[in-house]
Amino acid sequence: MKEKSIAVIGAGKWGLSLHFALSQRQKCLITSRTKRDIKNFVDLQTALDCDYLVIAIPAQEIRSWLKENFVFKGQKILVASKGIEASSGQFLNEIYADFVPDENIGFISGPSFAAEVIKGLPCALVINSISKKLYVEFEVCFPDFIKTYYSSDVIGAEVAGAYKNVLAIASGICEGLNLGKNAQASLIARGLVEMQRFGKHFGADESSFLGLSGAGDLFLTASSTMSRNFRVGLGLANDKNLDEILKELGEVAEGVKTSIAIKELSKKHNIYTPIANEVYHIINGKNPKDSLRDLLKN
Ligand SMILES: NC(=O)C1=CN([C@@H]2O[C@H](COP(=O)(O)OP(=O)(O)OC[C@H]3O[C@@H](n4cnc5c(N)ncnc54)[C@H](O)[C@@H]3O)[C@@H](O)[C@H]2O)C=CC1
Ligand SMILES: O=C(CO)COP(=O)(O)O
Repeated sequence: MKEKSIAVIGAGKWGLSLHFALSQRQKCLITSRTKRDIKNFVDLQTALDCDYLVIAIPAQEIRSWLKENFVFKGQKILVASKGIEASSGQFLNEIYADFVPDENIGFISGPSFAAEVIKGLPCALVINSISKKLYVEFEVCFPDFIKTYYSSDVIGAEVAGAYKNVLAIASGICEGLNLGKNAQASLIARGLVEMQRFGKHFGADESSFLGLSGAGDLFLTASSTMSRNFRVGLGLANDKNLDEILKELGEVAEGVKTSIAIKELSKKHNIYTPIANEVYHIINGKNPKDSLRDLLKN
């Protein structure tokens, strides 16, 4: 029987870390837009011919990447991105649905800073898919230092993974303004309730928000300067201009664009999302101190 082949698409921080992790148990290929000096680096076509693909490119780029590059040949896919498309308000599973059957796709969620995964430090992740079979097939590809769980709640994982990035920006702002630990804990706790309410509207299982995908990833990202989104918040609180912050960061901070998507979706569906809305307004020039006043008042 032919040995199964696996490739990571995207060699940013997360793609490189997943490539490291997945290379522990089997040969794992990797590809990216520009040629890189990485072991088992291949061209895109060779990667696309693999049986299993792990796609780690920014959420806002996925639709155009799929249109330009992807041909479905029966591959099983794990999506590693966390975000909601700003231009359409579509969740990533809705975008992928035009290219890949639902039973061939899963979404990775949970607390997982790339910088720790690439050192082989232990972590626990969730693979979310309507197909338990897909989970079982990917589970064996992960190394011993990563514990994987299965969930069928794709939308819950997607909302949690995307929303926590916006809340991490809020938490970074809170830290940057020196509002104290009480304020930060209140913000994170109310943020968790807010993202659960948002997710429930779109059919998510409320319990997903209390596990690794929700509370786990939110607590991680909203409490550490290791998070790019948190650092965006710190910059905003220090009156830095967004373009300057993102240029300095040099990596994707998905919460910036996802805040646009959440604002539009919550308006359209009449969902109460006060913290995400204030993040959107601060990104668009509102004084964070005015946002604080409005959050305390309303
Ligand atoms: N870094 C982390 O700790 C984690 C990141 N993620 C998610 O993974 C996704 C990727 O994040 P990172 O790798 O950390 O970002 P990054 O900024 O380090 O790298 C992004 C990569 O995507 C590539 N890329 C950008 N536009 C592209 C396009 N149009 N076509 C092909 N490739 C393109 C870039 O060349 C770059 O290699 C994000 O959605 C992020 O939220 C999820 C969990 C952990
Ligand atoms: O999703 C992450 C950890 O689980 C990474 O968060 P940042 O993109 O904010 O660095």
